[in-house]
Amino acid sequence: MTEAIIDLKHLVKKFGKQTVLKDVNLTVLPKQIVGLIGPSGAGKSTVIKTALGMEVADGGSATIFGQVMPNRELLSRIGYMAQTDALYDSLSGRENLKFFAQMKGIKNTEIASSIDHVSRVVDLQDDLDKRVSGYSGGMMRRLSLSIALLGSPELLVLDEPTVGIDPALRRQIWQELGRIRDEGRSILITTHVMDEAELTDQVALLLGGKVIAFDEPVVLKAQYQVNSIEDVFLKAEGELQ
Ligand SMILES: Nc1ncnc2c1ncn2[C@@H]1O[C@H](COP(=O)(O)OP(=O)(O)OP(=O)(O)O)[C@@H](O)[C@H]1O
Repeated sequence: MTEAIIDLKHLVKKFGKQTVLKDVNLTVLPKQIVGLIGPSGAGKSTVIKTALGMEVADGGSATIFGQVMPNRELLSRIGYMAQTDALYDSLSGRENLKFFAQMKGIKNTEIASSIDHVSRVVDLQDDLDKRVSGYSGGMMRRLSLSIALLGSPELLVLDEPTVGIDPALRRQIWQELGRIRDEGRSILITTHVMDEAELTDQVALLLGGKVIAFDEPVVLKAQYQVNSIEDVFLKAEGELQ
């Protein structure tokens, strides 16, 4: 059996009296893009944070590369992009990238070419020497995404990476994600854009604290007898109410 890169089993997470995750099962295999979709507040970010060990689970298990997170050594193998940007405002985009490249242990001789590559993916190469405090929200998202891509991590965990990004660039970013997958790396991505969910290898639909459907987009569409993942989402949501 192929060893899972991310393996969530019967995951439970509560905040006070609110049980956000009741029983979440999800696997990300090598060379897979897995999309996590669900209504706002369903707990997508919570799934990610619990998997990464940033939140402590109240039940079940979460492993990445077969180990319980957080694990400092494993962090260098993971590119994580959070929903809120953690950037240094007073530094330029290039200085931010350089700082994170050093943190990730990228060799000094490779830093400039790495920065060049990841900034091109998000079309930020002409704005790299501006201060981040002058960036738009979309530019900050793009910089955050480029930071996650630094060092070619084996696993990318991306929480809504394309919010505020225009369609042409979104397409370019998805081409890069496809290339990353084809190289044998894995991606877990949350999105509100249903067209993007169509581009994943597997879609997990999070509703009512559980992953209620998890399969290839084409299989889910057949199962729900609809033509788009958006309709799968709407139909599943309707059935649950
Ligand atoms: N640290 C926290 N303390 C208390 N409640 C929290 C915390 N983090 C998340 N929640 C609650 O858990 C629920 C799920 O939040 P989460 O951010 O995981 O949803 P989401 O599916 O990612 O939403 P969105 O699509 O809007 O980003 C929400 O009701 C939220 O208020």
